Amino acid sequence: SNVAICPVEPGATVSDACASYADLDKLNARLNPALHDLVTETDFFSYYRLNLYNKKCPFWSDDEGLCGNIACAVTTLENEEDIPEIWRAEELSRLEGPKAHHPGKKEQRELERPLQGELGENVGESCVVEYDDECDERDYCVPEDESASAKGDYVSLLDNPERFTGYAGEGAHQIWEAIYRENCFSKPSSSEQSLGSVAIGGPFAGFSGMQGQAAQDLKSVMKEHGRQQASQVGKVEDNMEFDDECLEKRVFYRVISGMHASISTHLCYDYLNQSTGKWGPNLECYKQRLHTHPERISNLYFNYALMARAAGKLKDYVQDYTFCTGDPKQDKRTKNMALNVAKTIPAGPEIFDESVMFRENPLGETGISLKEDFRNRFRNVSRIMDCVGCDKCRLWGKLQTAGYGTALKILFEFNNEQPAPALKRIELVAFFNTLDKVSNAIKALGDFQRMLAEEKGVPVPGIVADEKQQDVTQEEEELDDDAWEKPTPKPKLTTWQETKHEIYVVWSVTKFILKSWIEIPQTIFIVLITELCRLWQRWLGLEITPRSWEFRLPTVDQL
Ligand SMILES: Cc1cc2nc3c(=O)[nH]c(=O)nc-3n(C[C@H](O)[C@H](O)[C@H](O)COP(=O)(O)OP(=O)(O)OC[C@H]3O[C@@H](n4cnc5c(N)ncnc54)[C@H](O)[C@@H]3O)c2cc1C
Repeated sequence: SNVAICPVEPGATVSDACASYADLDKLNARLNPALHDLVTETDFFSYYRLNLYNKKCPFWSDDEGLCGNIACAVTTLENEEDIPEIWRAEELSRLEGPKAHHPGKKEQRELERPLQGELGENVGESCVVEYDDECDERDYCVPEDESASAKGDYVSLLDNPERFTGYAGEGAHQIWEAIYRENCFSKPSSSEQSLGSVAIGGPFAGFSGMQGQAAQDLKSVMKEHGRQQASQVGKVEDNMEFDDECLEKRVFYRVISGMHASISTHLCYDYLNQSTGKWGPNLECYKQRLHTHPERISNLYFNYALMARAAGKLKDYVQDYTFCTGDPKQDKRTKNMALNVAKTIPAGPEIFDESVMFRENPLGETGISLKEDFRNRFRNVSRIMDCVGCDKCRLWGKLQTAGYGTALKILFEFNNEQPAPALKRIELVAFFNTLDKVSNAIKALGDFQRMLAEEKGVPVPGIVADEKQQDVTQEEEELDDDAWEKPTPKPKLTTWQETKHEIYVVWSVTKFILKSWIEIPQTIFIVLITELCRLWQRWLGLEITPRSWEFRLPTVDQL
């Protein structure tokens, strides 16, 4: 029954990465709380700047009527008028919280508070505003427009969590399709048909030659995709062979698919039932979008390995980075939190080995041109995000594309041969928030698997990251390089060791019993209050709060 609950084999190594699912779960149990603190408790990491409204969707022109309506609009349900306004897709997709316009260079220099308190009085603006924001040659991101008016707005990431928005249908599908199409790396081609009827314009015009070549490759990608679909039936992804495809193309596809899986996980986990107005995990959504597609889960873990490896490489960089120019106290706090994240991850290639990418491959493509191709495709994905017709989705879509772009920059440009390129604030914010998203998605998968096990009445499977999270002791949480331990086989115990262990168990049981006796009055009080509340709710005809207590025997581990 575990096979049915675990879509992937926990002990299997995530293909193209170096660690197993269980290893990554174990790492995530330590990393998730550190990341959570970093992205929720610092001004630096909780505001993002993006050009939300001024950017034109370069992919479909307005004249074709696509961006103006179907492709870019938030799709609404057919009976949307029956739904209270606050639960409608359009409302859910709207950005919330304060917004501040990016100040011009003059204001940045002259004003002590360049955003003039627009984000709130307590926000350390020197942690939020950045001066130079253009991308350099080595970037995987899209340089913003030169004009000051196009510099975008600062928005709060905490006020706009990534969750269900109702954005769906033809528009959303077209975007995903276009993004996956970027997976077509150059190869001679004859068929452009498969690129469909979408007109490529704007920045994509220069790509038409490439697209022509790419069309041929699309076929093989589709074939690959078909193979993956076929293998979903009863076969876990790690047994898949990726025979005729080069590693870089595969990595590109996996990054995109992993990002898609992460978005799907978040929207299923923080789902709105539009008829009751209740938010919460939607198990059916998980089953349909993730559980039955083990390769998507594998791609999510792959992204986690890739992002975590990049974060591990950032340790020295973060050590020397100034986060808040005008607030030394917050600067120090932010730095310590970022270091906590970087230090939790092994510094070497134990999880992901990027050095095997961008070498000359059997098809004769050189590492340099592949790298260039890779970078261009990433920039295009970032541009496609401008066509996403739901503000919140666009915010997180753009942020995560930039986050993966930054991870690739770190992986391939941070080496000992040349000085590390400077990372802009926006890149660091995108990077750590993206890592946080993937980390939360992995945690949520554990919860979903637990829910599934409960639904089926079977034991909770070992892959559940959350369970391991409870096992992390204070001592283990001390963050250092050695924190990463590969599972080792259990040594055989001598008679004396076994006796000692038995004594330890007896002692733990005795302590547990005594503690339980002492706690009895408090327990009875809590149970009584809870039950009285429930009774009261029942009497008033209100919705009854689920029980927060239960009778259960402890496991040896809990003693
Ligand atoms: C950039 C972006 C951000 C979004 N953010 C949000 C959000 O924050 N909240 C929200 O509620 N909705 C969001 N959406 C919409 C959401 O992703 C879905 O498009 C929508 O929920 C409809 O889902 P679907 O089941 O029709 O399939 P979709 O998720 O739209 O997928 C389309 C097709 O892609 C394939 N596919 C699906 N997942 C994968 C995968 N992991 N790897 C490979 N192939 C896959 C399948 O064949 C599927 O039919 C976003 C969409 C985009 C494009």
